Amino acid sequence: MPRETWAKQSLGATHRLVKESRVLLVGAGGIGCELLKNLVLTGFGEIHIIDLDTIDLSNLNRQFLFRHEHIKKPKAIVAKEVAQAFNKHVTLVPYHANIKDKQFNLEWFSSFNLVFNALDNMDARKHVNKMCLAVDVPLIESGTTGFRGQVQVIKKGQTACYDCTFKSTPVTYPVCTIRSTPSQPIHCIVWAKSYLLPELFGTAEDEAPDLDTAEDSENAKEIQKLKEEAQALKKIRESMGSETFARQVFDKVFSEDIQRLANMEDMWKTKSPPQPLSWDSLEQEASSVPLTILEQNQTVWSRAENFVVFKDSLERLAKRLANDQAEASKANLPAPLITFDKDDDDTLDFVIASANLRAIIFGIDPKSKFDTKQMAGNIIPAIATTNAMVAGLCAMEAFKVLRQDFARTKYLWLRNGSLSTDQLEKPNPECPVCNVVSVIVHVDLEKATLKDLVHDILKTKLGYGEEITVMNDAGIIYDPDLEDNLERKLTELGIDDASFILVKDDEDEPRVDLQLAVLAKQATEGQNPIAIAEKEGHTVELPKKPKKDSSASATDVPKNDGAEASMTNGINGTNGNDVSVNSTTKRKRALSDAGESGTPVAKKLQGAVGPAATNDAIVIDEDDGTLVIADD
Ligand SMILES: Nc1ncnc2c1ncn2[C@@H]1O[C@H](COP(=O)(O)OP(=O)(O)OP(=O)(O)O)[C@@H](O)[C@H]1O
Ligand SMILES: [Zn+2]
Repeated sequence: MPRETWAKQSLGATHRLVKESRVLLVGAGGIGCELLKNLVLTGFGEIHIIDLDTIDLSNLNRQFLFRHEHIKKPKAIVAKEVAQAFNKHVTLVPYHANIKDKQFNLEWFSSFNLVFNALDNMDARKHVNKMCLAVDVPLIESGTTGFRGQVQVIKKGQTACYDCTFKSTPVTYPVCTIRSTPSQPIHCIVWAKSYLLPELFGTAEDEAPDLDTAEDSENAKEIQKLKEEAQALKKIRESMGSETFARQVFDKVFSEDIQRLANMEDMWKTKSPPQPLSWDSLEQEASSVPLTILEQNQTVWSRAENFVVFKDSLERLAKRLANDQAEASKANLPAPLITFDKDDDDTLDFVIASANLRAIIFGIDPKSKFDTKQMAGNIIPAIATTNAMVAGLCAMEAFKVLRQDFARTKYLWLRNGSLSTDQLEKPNPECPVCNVVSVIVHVDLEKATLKDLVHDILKTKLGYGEEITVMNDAGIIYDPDLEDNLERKLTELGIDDASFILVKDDEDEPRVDLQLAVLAKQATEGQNPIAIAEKEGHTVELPKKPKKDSSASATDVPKNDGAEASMTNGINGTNGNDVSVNSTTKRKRALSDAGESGTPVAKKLQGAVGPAATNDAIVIDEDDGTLVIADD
């Protein structure tokens, strides 16, 4: 029996919508591969897949479309080839590219019925969110972190968008904590990874991203001292390859620098000072430690074992750098560097051993290889089954979206092994991205000037007064005191196809903000170089901003606005801590609510699922005789 028969039976009338749909999948990684498989097997008519990356060995444990022979090949292309074999009736269009590339403009986005985000970073997520809102294409946003996952449907004007809730930025550590007063294993790991390794084998510390070296730091003097220390380390780097190299590094960072710190008595009034290590005594202690210790992943190495790994990994890295440099100079290429990679054993071993020796010095618990790898790579392990469940939920939500049944779309999250659902939030009235009037403007980029925009479109056509501010991503390009730009072409001001321009009304009773989404289009002879792309029968309406209502109740605040919101490739942020779930505001929707959107009320299928029929996840029977799984 052809596969389509099952899909038809399960989906009933929705199957036709699925078959005729044109959808975009952004990201072909952990969730993306699973989701592509689901979409292809269900028979989504045309699926465009975009991913900028190539396949890595570390992807193979969970991105099941990829095999060993695909390593280094573009994810999108391989995903297409492999998934096509599941169902030859669907059209798959791959792009090995960045979703932010200009070619993926508003017109292109507007050609889809639905977009799926299966991304791992906030920047790309925000971009897709904005593009989908601008062309009013529904977006299904998803993410996982370890055993946790979320799915959120975003529909302009009806639900909260990705930017309606606060997203925390990645954790950084003050440089003095890392370099002088560590108190947790992560501080030692960041020191080894972002300071010691780059100082010896990579780029300068100022470029290390985990360190906060902001000028206004309170400890400017201490930072100056640390800079001098770094200079001394640079000198030692020059003796790389010599027999004494390892000892010089060791003596410097585990003995002399520590002694200097320990002598600063003020620092150690409330805690024990660090204890320097001695090379000679550790050499003695380590005389019988075999190198097979490297295979011990889960146990925490002793200080002698860490010493052995420190020396061995330092030697490996030094040899490697020397070889790479010799090759590069033969080929007249710039001198190569070694950077941390969790999957590169040389760098990982060096970071583990160095971090642990430092932890011992400061009386902090050392960590096993397994734990250090997780922490150093900022990795919360990606779990294949979580990705698979989230991808399944995305497909379930997609059916409702294609039916335009937004009232029944859900906010779904997996946590502690259970699936919970909630109604989607309404758009946040304070959201800078979706609480705007969004209008597409056709712009002839060869001709259009800022004056065409300000005078012809904003003032003449849309009736703005003098007090307006016009901005793009780079900042303000026009206000009443900044008229110099008026004669300049928009392209000279950084405006291009798919750029966004924000117009703020600064009059006493201002209108809501206006967002112009640029769609490049050549103007014909005699036509204005900028024109509003009005839908037939629609004119742009710019209501006044509502006056702030101080009596707004707590229930008006969207959920997930807490600073704790964060996920690695999750939808709430980037730093892999906790998923923000405001469980007190969640309401589990009862099955009896299911028909409230006007769709036929489902009947339970007698005896179909045994005891589960009394619970929430059940099989129900729709009026047209087809079976659907209810996720209510
Ligand atoms: N701007 C972008 N344009 C296109 N694809 C993107 C963009 N940003 C991220 N991606 C893709 O989104 C996917 C996210 O997948 P996932 O979270 O599984 O990450 P991964 O890189 O495959 O795995 P890991 O980071 O755990 O090694 C990746 O394949 C990544 O290349
Ligand atoms: Zn919003």
